[in-house]
Amino acid sequence: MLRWLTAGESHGPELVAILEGLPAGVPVSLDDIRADLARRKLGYGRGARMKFEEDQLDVSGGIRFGKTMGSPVALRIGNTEWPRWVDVMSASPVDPETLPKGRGAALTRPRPGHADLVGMQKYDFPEARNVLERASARETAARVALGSVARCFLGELGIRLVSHTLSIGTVRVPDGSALPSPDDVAGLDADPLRCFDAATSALMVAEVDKAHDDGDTLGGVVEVLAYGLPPGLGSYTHWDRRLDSRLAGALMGIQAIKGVEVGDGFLTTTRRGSEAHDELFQTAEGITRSSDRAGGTEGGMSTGTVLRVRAGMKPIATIPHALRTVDVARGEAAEAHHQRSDVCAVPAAGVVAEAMVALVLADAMLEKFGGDSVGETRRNLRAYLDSIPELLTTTTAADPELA
Ligand SMILES: Cc1cc2nc3c(=O)[nH]c(=O)nc-3n(C[C@H](O)[C@H](O)[C@H](O)COP(=O)(O)O)c2cc1C
Ligand SMILES: C=C(O[C@@H]1CC(C(=O)O)=C[C@@H](OP(=O)(O)O)[C@H]1O)C(=O)O
Repeated sequence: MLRWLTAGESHGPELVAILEGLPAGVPVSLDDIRADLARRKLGYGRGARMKFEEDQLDVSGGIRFGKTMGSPVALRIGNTEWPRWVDVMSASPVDPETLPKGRGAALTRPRPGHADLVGMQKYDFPEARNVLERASARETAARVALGSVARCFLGELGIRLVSHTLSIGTVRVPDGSALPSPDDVAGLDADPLRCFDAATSALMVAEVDKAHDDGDTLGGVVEVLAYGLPPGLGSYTHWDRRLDSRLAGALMGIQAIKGVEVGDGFLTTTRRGSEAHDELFQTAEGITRSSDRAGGTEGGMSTGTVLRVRAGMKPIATIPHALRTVDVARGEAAEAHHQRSDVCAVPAAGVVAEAMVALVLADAMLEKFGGDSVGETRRNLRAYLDSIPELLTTTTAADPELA
């Protein structure tokens, strides 16, 4: 079993992340984790902070000489802005009169769509600073770092991931467009919106520019693909063992994600049964599916074809053209507070979604194959694949020729 935990505030000294349960001997390169952290900052439409935030990575434990030790992996990511927030985020009591005017001001005009108001009600805070500090998606840097380590483990077992942007606002990649493979990651990261379709990407840039000019914000949809999974991860035997349920929970756990689809998702609900599923055909290489509408799961288990999941992000709640709210210090109508924010963070959400999928898949692999060393996990995986009877063997890719 794999467990992970993060701590830290958006403007605190650092984020802390722990991953417990990974086998020993997984090669982990700190440069790869740094590269994933840098990928999370990409994307046209992100706010000012992403230009100077450096994501200073340190390892506190669990990795030695470039390999996991089997002990908990503990990572720290320093916040570059900390020196400016030392007083406002001090762990020791501070005289409120001495706090800087802007950063130290009480946030009493909660933003509709952010965690501000309910957080104040729930935790008994008179203003929203404590709420937004932890609700902020700054925390996703810690998850991306952990996801990066999980990917190192998956890579040792032949599993590779890629994510891409499917839509920004109303601009959407045409249905039936080619899917990216893990070899396309560098090209995707070089695209302003991490979109695999160049013509759509240009339209997305224009959409972000328009929202920015209007003082508005945008959401969108990202898709994560995982290649190389064996059949049989997760289980139909109980709701919380289903792989699709675990993936959906992990994706919905990302700030601002409001919908998840597996495979063709809601589109499948509009099809007749005869057009909705992936028929099976015998070939010389084994049983092949004619299509991949299901997105790589059946009965809450991986099928062994490409896993395909989507996450829909709502538009950013901190809007320059501020929304109407109530000043809770005075009980009067007001405009929601706004200092700076992203116009659109959908490309970053794609990188975070990859990390969450990697963590869930690493957990599911360990659940099925175990192993205190990665060599043991690999042997167990090989033995399982070899044990599947020839007549039940499936190919890994769908064959549209058979449709
Ligand atoms: C990568 C990423 C960046 C985000 N950036 C911002 C931002 O700059 N401003 C903002 O108000 N919300 C931003 N959000 C969304 C908020 O964190 C989120 O809306 C808030 O925590 C409330 O949670 P909810 O939307 O799930 O209800 C971002 C989310 C992600 C995933
Ligand atoms: C800091 C990050 O994202 C932040 C997420 C966020 C929010 O409300 O979720 C609000 C903004 O924070 P700030 O007000 O400090 O600029 C974003 O910059 C990050 O992704 O590293």
